[in-house]
Amino acid sequence: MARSAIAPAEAAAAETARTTSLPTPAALRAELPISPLTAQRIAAQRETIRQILAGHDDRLLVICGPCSIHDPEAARDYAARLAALAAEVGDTLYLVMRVYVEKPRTTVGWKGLLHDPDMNEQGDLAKGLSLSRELMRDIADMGLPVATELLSPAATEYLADTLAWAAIGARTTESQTHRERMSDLDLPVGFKNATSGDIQPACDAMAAASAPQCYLGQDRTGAPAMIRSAGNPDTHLILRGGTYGPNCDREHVTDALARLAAAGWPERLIVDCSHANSAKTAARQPAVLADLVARRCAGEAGIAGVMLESHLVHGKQSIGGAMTYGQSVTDDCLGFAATADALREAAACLRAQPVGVSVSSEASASRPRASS
Ligand SMILES: O=C[C@H](O)[C@H](O)COP(=O)(O)O
Ligand SMILES: C=C(OP(=O)(O)O)C(=O)O
Repeated sequence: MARSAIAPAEAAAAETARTTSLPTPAALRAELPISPLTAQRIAAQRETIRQILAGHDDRLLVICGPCSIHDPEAARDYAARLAALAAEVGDTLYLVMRVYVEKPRTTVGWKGLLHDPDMNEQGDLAKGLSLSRELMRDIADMGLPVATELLSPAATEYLADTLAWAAIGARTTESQTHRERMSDLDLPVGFKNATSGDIQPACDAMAAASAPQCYLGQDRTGAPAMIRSAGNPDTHLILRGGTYGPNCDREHVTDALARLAAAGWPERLIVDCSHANSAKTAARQPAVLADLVARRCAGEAGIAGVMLESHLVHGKQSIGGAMTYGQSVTDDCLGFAATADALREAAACLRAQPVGVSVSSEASASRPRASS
């Protein structure tokens, strides 16, 4: 039967089966509010990251945590350990936790806690949005800065007030809708180079997201709205390697910094030690990190930050059956003990370097505290 011949009742039933209403961002924010103290801390964390990216705070930004969150309890456990480590290495490293609740897929696959929290391929966005916001809020309450990849533009409003930093991933960096959405955020946003390794789409994204935009979006009630954004001045580049291999070596970093300078951007960037910079093999990440830190100590001042994929337990596992607590269900992750060793070594290397730019008082006031 032609689609136009479907009876109205059948069409209505089909539409009901196709769509499930969700709480609005405003409703979820009201149900899971951010306390005034945490909101103040998040504002300070964003400012610290801006200072690091501008080179006014000489700590190394470290965005580190699971490739994806699938078990909020394991994520809280990881956060408690990372917060303790942050206090230990906070003189040289500024630790931010990856709380990645959405996963971009090359084709298909599990799309993350926010989409399918029960990992049964049924999807439950109401539960996923609520669990995701609650987890981010709880980690922010611990004083640990929260980072995520903002994958679904419609999800941003549910989560953005919990975040200290956000990424746009390699698969969406060229997307106009993502660039528009980022232009309306008051937080630092990193754009990754394309999966091919091409950095131009990310440089273009920085320019687009830093410009004021007028775009089709939703207001906090979820209603369609024309949004006029101010433009986000805190965009930056992330090198994650690509199809033809890593781009974390001196030549690629120097070339990327020169391209940033030519476009009028500060010569500062973040390097992802994972993904194509470690051939998706977690055990390689400490060597990539050690090399970057040694080079920074030797004068490569453009390396403002690094990213690591790390979980409680080394490796990765398939979804289903008896699952290992604290192990990734997406990319291979470094275990926590090896992560802590690698970060302690990085901190020691940076401590040994002659004192450079001093930490601003505003930034030092916002250093993460383990449990206050
Ligand atoms: O970071 C995680 C993955 O690399 C990314 O989500 C792509 O995963 P996929 O190629 O397995 O779909
Ligand atoms: C998907 C990710 O990275 P990329 O966009 O670089 O593949 C990620 O960091 O989880």
